Amino acid sequence: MASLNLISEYKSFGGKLGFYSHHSSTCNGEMRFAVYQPPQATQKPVPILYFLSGLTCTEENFMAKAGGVQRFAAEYGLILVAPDTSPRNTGITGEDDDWDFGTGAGFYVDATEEPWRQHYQMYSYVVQELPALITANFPAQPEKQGIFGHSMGGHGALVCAMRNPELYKSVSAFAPITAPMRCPWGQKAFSGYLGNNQESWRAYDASELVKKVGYHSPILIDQGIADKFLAEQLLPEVFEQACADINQPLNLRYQEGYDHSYYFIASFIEDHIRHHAIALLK
Ligand SMILES: N[C@@H](CCC(=O)N[C@@H](CS)C(=O)NCC(=O)O)C(=O)O
Repeated sequence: MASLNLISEYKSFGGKLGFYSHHSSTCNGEMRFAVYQPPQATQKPVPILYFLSGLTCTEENFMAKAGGVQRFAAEYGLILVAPDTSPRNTGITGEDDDWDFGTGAGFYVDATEEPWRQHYQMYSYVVQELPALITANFPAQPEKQGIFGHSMGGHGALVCAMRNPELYKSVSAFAPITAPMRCPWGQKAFSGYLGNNQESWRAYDASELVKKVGYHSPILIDQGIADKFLAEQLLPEVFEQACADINQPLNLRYQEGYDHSYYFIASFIEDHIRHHAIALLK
């Protein structure tokens, strides 16, 4: 397995926050991620909680802007892992042209279309390569993983968890894109990465997936009512209906006055960490 390159490291709430780069065989180039190791990890292996960020983000946004999330990871004894949102500097023509496609917008899918498929394999990266790296390099309990995310990353978390219920004991999301096949962001990304055959899109659409496979545990979602992307892009009501159709337990909380920003995430991060800790520390 390729070695990790430590870019920077900070002590935080008694634990350690590190930023890393490595050669990814899945994405065929350099990838970056951040890892917070709680103080407990110096004594014993601990559970792992993955956070997938939204459009335009890097591996840093969550660690810097989620309201001191390290405090709660330290309290419960969880490793936090935040990958970047796409490959970068791949040399693909046009990769930096749009903020909602290409760089910073990998959508957590395995691209099948040229020219993206050589590098944009974010689904396999998040589900397979990254967890293998974390287990090999950090005091982690690989059988205890949870996953959550924001917006595009909320979509990614729901999809990764529902497609791999044995790998993820818990899932939650902030303002997720819940029905990407029906919204402009999702349609643009899926046609670019997956092509025009919409049958191949279903495996990456939370509202389609949940009807097919469900999930073994209650799903927690927080959604701000003042989020400017709510009505056109996020469509939580579609996911809510799909969950209701199959009796999937869903705790969808509409939060009055909150927008799409990290100030919203920071306001409810403690509840999400607790949601995962309950499942992971059993
Ligand atoms: N660039 C977009 C907004 C992109 C956006 O809101 N990104 C969210 C995720 S979907 C985010 O977390 N941005 C980074 C940040 O706030 O730190 C716009 O102009 O409307």
